[in-house]
Amino acid sequence: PLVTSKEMFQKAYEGGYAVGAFNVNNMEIIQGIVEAGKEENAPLILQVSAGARKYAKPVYLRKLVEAAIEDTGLPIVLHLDHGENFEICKACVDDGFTSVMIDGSKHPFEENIAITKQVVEYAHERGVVVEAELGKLAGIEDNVKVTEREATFTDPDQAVEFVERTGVDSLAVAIGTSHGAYKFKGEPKLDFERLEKITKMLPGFPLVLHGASTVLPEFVESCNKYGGSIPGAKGVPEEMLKKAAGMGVCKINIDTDLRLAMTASVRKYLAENPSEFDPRKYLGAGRDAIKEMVRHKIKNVLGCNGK
Ligand SMILES: O=C(COP(=O)(O)O)N(O)CCCOP(=O)(O)O
Ligand SMILES: [Zn+2]
Repeated sequence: PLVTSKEMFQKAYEGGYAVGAFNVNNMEIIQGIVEAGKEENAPLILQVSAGARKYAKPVYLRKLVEAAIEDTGLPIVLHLDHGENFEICKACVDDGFTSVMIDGSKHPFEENIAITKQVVEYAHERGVVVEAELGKLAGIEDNVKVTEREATFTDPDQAVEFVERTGVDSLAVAIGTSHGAYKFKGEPKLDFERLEKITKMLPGFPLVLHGASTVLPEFVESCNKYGGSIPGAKGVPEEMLKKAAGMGVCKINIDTDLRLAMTASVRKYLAENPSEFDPRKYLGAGRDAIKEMVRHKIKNVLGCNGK
């Protein structure tokens, strides 16, 4: 069935594990993720960004997720990722989403609170949960001065006030991650002291980690071996993610690792089968790669298998 993440996060917090939030853009990606969830008997959050809605059209994604639920009977959260404004959050709530993110992190503190409250009000009235963001994910320019990075990371005191004043159900925190495949120029580093402070000041409150892909080297190498060019890609080591999962992070966002797995597999298939031109063959290979990647994440990073 379609469920909210409320109980999922409570169980994850108590169990010291995290639930995977996987971005979906087409049928094969959804099928790969859901097959993995079925095999590992794991809770799943399928998340749709604004870009995904533009690419696939909302109705296709909604129907594909409904099909996944009908096909597997799994409890699945359908979540809006990075909702820019009240309107898109409202549209998704009205569209049957069970969770929405309002990302007001680019606004000043008070404006972020105001827009988040507006979404919380609308969503809670309809039994939908809300994720917000406080603090900005590190930009790609890693050599930003420490003070600037400090200024963009989530302030623990502000986090307490933010949660109290908005009634939001979970909070995406900025502790050094960033979206995409180029997260660090130097050594990967997350601000665990800051995370610990936030968790201590908000005991039991679910935190969310964006930009949490590992950018596994073997997939970058495979992409590059078969015609890709993704130099210097670096992500968050899986050990750090496991540590964060034990420190109040209940939702870990993964998109780039799925993209790399699918791309490496499709490139490899096409390179090794030059005479093949049936999309079911190379998209099928991509789907299998998505499934294996999600199984790997569930068992070796999130720890939500069998939960
Ligand atoms: O946190 C993440 C993914 O982090 P990752 O890049 O480390 O996988 N996300 O919210 C995914 C953002 C995807 O947006 P778009 O569809 O516009 O490209
Ligand atoms: Zn994100």
